[in-house]
Amino acid sequence: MNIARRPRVGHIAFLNCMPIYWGLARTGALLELDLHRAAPDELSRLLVDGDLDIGPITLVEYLRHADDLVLIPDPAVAADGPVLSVNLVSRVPLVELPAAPRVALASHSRTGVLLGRMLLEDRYGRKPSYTVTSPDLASALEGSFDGRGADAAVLIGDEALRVHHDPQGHHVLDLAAEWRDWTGLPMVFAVWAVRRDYAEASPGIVKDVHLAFTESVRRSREEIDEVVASAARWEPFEPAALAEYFDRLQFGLSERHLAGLREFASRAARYTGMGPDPASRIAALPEGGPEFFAAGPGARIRTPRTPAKKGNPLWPSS
Ligand SMILES: C=C(O[C@@H]1C=C(C(=O)O)C=C[C@H]1O)C(=O)O
Repeated sequence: MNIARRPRVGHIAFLNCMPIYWGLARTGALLELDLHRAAPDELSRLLVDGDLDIGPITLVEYLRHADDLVLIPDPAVAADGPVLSVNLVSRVPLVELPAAPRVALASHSRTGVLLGRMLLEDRYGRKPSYTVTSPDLASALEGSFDGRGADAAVLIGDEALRVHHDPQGHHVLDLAAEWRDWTGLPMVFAVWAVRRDYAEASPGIVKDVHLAFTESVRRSREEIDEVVASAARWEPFEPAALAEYFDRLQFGLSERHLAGLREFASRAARYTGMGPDPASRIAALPEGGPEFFAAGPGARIRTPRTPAKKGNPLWPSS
């Protein structure tokens, strides 16, 4: 009897990942994977606990567990400027926020919410109090803080994109744009990681999965009008809005993205209280980190692909 099992691979249940997975169905690679679709916090936990082998992990959780993981250079979820879907949403403009605002943090976010904290505390000199809430606008702004409500909320994913397009009188600050203004660098929200033990036991499978994703993103780039049409059929966004969104998102790690990732990591090391464990800290990345998957002698995937010169620089060139 054949006891081989398919690699267990995560899939973030957000629109931003659609171009990453679209091509897997086109090429047939989808049938080779045991795909698990969930919110990013759940997928990060499954990978860290060893219940997934490969997949997306929010940057903060990767940094916390870098000892057990190695990265593949694409895909990734990043933006060099506005991302449209990681937002600080407030009742009044940022400059009018009180010195000690009440800020609600979406429960399924780890990286966007830490970015929001960094900006509020270190860039804008606020001393917020925080609470973790359900990741929708109404729960975050109205239902939080024992029903008193929040001054502002950090939202991510489809809900944040929805608020970007329909703010209903709220003020919306794009946190990836803020990060770029502040540091001059792109923001990396999620990376694709492999459990170190799995990479050592099954390097050939990891190589295949990496190639399948690279090919998938390439196909999506070629067939972007179809990706947009398919998403627009089921999602509450106009095709033009989706096309703009997929154009802003970046799906690979260039040297510039790694510089952004390292800058975020060094700033993040000063913070505690990420995720469910209030005492948790982010260790500094080791010198030369992050560490990339090595498929074996002579096949090290160490150097990230340089982004394509023409067109959208975020789609990895092949
Ligand atoms: C750009 C985004 O990045 C996401 C942000 C995450 C976080 O804040 O922890 C996790 C996964 C990413 O997909 C988004 O969700 O809009």
